[in-house]
This record gives sequence, C-alpha cells and structure tokens, in this order.
Amino acid sequence: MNAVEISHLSKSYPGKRLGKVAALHDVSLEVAAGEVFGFLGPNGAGKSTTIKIVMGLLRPGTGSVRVFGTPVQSVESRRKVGYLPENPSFYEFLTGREYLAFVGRAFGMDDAAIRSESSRVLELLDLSGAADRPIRGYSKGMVQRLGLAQAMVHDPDLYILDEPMSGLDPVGRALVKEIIKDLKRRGKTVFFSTHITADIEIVCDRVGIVAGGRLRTVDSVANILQSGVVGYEIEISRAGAVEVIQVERDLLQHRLSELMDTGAVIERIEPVRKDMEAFFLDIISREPDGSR
Ligand SMILES: Nc1ncnc2c1ncn2[C@@H]1O[C@H](COP(=O)(O)OP(=O)(O)OP(=O)(O)O)[C@@H](O)[C@H]1O
Repeated sequence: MNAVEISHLSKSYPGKRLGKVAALHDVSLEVAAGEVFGFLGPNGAGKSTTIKIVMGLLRPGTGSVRVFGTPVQSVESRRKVGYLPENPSFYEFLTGREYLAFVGRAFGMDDAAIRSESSRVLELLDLSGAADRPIRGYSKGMVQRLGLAQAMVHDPDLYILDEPMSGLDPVGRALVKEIIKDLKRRGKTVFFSTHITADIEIVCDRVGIVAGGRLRTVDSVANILQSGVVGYEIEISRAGAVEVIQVERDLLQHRLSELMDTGAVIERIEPVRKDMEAFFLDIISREPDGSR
C-alpha cells in the first residue's frame, strides 16, 4: 500500500498585476508505506507547495493527493499524519509540554497517553530540561525540535516533514537523522524535504529531485550512488612496497589480472564515486527534457 500518492499536481500563485507564479507542473510520485523518501530541490523548487497540498493546507490547481488510499481532505487520513511545517512557530506563552498536550488533545488522546507520550518525545528531542519553560525563551533549534516533537506525539504512521534539519546545529541534525532512521525501523513512513544532499544519502531509501516546479527524477539512493561509480582505487603490495592505483570503471577486471600477473597482492579495492551532490547538480543544471 502506498502511504502517499501524488497525481498530476499543478499549482500557480497569483503574481504581479494579473500574472501568475507557476510553482508546480504536473508532479506525480508515490511513497510506499515504510519508506523514507527525500524530496530534494533548490530554493523555490516547489517543495513546500507540494507539502502544503499533501497536508490539505493548499488546494492544487489540478491533480490530487491520497494518503493511505484516502483523499487528503478527509479527517481520517489526517489522523495518521504528523506534520512539521517549514519555520514552525507556536503559542509562545505555553510551555513545550503544554503545547504537546494541546496537540495531543486535538488528536483525541486521553490524559494518560498525553502525559506519557509527551515525556517520551520531549526526552527523544532532548527537550526534557526545557519542557516546563515558556516557548518564548526557546532558541531557534529548540523550536525546531519542538516542531518535530509535536509531529510525533500522537505516534502517526506517516511523517511529512518540511526541512526537518533546518536551523539545527550538527548535534541536532545528527539527532533528527537518528530519529528518522528509528521511525523507519518501527515501520513508519517519512516524506521529508531538504536542499542538503548529504541528508538524503544517510537516511533515505529513495529520492525525488524537484527543480523549477517539475519532478526531474525519482530513484533509489542505492541506484544513484551505484550508477555514480566512475572508477576504483586499488591498493596493492608488491616487492615489499605499497602502491595505490586509480582505474577507470570499465577497466577494473583487466587491470586486476595484469596486476596479479606481476605478483602484486591486492590489499583493497574501493569505488570512486560521484556523490549525491554531484548527481543533484547535474540533474538541476539540465533542461526539464534532459538536454543541457
Ligand atoms: N504564497 C505565495 N505567493 C506567491 N508565490 C509563492 C507563494 N509561495 C510560494 N511561491 C512561489 O512558488 C515557488 C515555489 O515555492 P516553494 O516555497 O514551494 O519552494 P521550496 O522548494 O519550498 O523553496 P525553499 O527551499 O526556499 O523553501 C517559488 O517561485 C515561490 O516564490
């Protein structure tokens, strides 16, 4: 079963005078249940617009979205979703714990569940020490982590996270990546947007690259990294000396036989690859039809 099905979404915003800003053009993609899907694109690519439509906060110009097979406008589909908006902001006079209780009540949780789940997610997001202080005194990173906590408090099956690592320091980023990996281990689905390629490599099963409102490619991270292998680095020892040799991708077998014929011992072979960033820059530098 697909957790999210996005079909032929297009969206324009009103522009200057009578003009329009085209934000999305015919975007279709599916996110399978249990998968971590990264929605990668530069600034202004259309990531937040897509996410707001998936959350039912914006109406699409054309197209539709289903969440676990149900149209996104239905209350039932919303119960299963935890949402982190871009730049979250909260009622600043509440404490973090009070805000989570407010969210828990909105999702129909009982008081005991609210108490235990709030404590669990506050601990997970390293906010226990600040839980009973008003949000107005929180740092930017703490507000971002509270944003993730409020998306998790009702233990949804699907997480829609708009730039979850935004505004976090390296410790916070690592924490959020661990949380995403843990959600996957628990069978949850995560759809998150980012413009940081390294975040995708570490936590995602698949990635969709969006630019200029068009989905340019969707592929598994493993495929992208594998197809990005441009050659190999071979470490050998021969006559008591260690050497490192670079070999082109297609010449590996040939070069290995040659080396072994000379009595060299192969100590290590490592692929030399283009990383996700190189792949991303290559995709977005092309025209939508693939030409340069
Ligand atoms: N409310 C709005 N009114 C007019 N234009 C908008 C509005 N919101 C977004 N846009 C435009 O739509 C396009 C897509 O914006 P969107 O916020 O979806 O991109 P994004 O990929 O989330 O960008 P970022 O990474 O900078 O957050 C951009 O050209 C943006 O200027």
